Amino acid sequence: MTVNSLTAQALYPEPGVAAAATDLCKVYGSGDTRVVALDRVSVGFREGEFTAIMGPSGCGKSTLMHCAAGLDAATSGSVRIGTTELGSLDDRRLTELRRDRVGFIFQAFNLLPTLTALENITLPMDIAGREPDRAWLDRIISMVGLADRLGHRPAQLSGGQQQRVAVARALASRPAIVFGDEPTGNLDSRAGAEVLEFLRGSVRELGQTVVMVTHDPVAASYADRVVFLADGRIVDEMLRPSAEGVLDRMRGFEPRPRTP
Ligand SMILES: Nc1ncnc2c1ncn2[C@@H]1O[C@H](COP(=O)(O)OP(=O)(O)OP(=O)(O)O)[C@@H](O)[C@H]1O
Repeated sequence: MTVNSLTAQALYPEPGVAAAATDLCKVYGSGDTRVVALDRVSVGFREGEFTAIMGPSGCGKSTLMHCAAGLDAATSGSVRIGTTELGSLDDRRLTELRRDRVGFIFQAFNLLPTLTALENITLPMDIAGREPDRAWLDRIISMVGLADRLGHRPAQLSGGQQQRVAVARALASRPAIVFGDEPTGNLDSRAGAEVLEFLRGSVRELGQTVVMVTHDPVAASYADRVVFLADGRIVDEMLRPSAEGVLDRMRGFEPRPRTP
């Protein structure tokens, strides 16, 4: 699929698209300090697909993810999650949508140290006053491979195990889409591979939709598709990526000064 058909898909959303951004612009500051972080970005994320977002430092990856996840407001353009247009929501409804329909995984695992692994996994649902779906939770826990560690606190787990707990927490409420901001950035390659296997398994076996920002071509190679950003624009995409192919494409990005 080309960048153009991706754009068309975002403009004319079809069923089966978990989230889409259309003509998204994000401008920070004004005058001399004005930065166009996103410049008319249109992109769709299909249900049951694992997408990696890559590009040089400062190209707008985190900004795109934060706007697409409803964590930050765009300057113009629109974002929808499922059939819900985020711009139509007041703050309370936006908070509810993020809580109920979006999962987040951050570079720092952000687990609560006083809670066990299981309590951390179910915490968002406990706060929301929702009963976890036991069968779903059991599937996630068996996939995450931590059944014998559920009573452990984060300090008693390795970094990779902690991040797997954080991924299980993101998946537990059966969100429409899971966003990861460099989820393996703090892990060595072996622990990172375990987390990526689990993420990919959640897509293959559970039909989860995952979007991940990463700098690492090996991490990107676990995705079904890589979207490349440069200077706030989508410049390319790659399906069924290999680490070597992604690395080659990344080498093609020459650092250029940003024009306001
Ligand atoms: N709060 C902000 N205020 C002003 N400029 C910002 C702000 N946040 C980001 N920017 C600028 O917007 C541009 C895009 O930033 P963003 O963090 O989205 O890039 P990135 O691709 O995620 O970078 P990295 O890979 O280094 O994390 C950069 O030029 C950055 O300096």
